[in-house]
Amino acid sequence: MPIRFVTSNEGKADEAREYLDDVERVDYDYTEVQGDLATVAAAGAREAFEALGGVDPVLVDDAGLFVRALDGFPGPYSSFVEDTLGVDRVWRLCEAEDDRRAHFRTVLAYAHRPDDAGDGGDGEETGESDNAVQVETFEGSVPGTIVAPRGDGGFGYDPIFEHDGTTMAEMSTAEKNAVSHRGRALAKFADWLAGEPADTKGAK
Ligand SMILES: O=P(O)(O)OP(=O)(O)OP(=O)(O)OC[C@H]1O[C@@H](n2cnc3c(O)ncnc32)[C@H](O)[C@@H]1O
Repeated sequence: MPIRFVTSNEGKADEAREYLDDVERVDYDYTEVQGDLATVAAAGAREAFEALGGVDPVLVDDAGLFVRALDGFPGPYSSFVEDTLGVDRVWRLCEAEDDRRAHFRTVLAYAHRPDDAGDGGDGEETGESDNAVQVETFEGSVPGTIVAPRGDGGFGYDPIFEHDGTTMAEMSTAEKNAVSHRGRALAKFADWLAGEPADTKGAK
């Protein structure tokens, strides 16, 4: 059974394919509720699961860039800020700061039916009855520094996010996954799936 990764972002799906055998990217515009990344991802996964038929499992990823000197900005507004200000202007906002430390964080939320459920991931399980939808969450975070844009790979804020001297846009997908927020969350998710019944879905 494929995992339907509900995202408009091809880059996220490519990163997930390094951990999971059968990922199908699906466009579905779930409601972005107010709240932290886990709240947004869990509500989005639950909504998308029902809207897409309520049978096959659904994965949602909500990520954000948190800049220490900007009190965590853009954080949950990272997507809006990339679309409006753009990545170069986020760099320029940080340029004058002495402390340009930041971190990237993501929460994966996986919505499924309990008869293919194991123990929770990080891991919220919110089933109310035996066949209610359950949502597991898996979090990953990576520290870094905001720098002038470098590199052509990756997506989003990757050109201005440096980790250990290399921006994420200068890394291959595998190199980014080895250190990134999403790679860490995907590794936890793949481990959790590997403990699942074999026919449910495909961890590598
Ligand atoms: O919500 P979906 O459709 O999955 O796609 P999105 O790209 O809007 O995803 P997010 O809201 O999770 O992302 C918030 C912002 O952070 C950016 N972003 C997410 N993950 C990133 C990563 O690994 N590297 C760089 N930027 C990233 C992304 O481009 C957005 O501008």
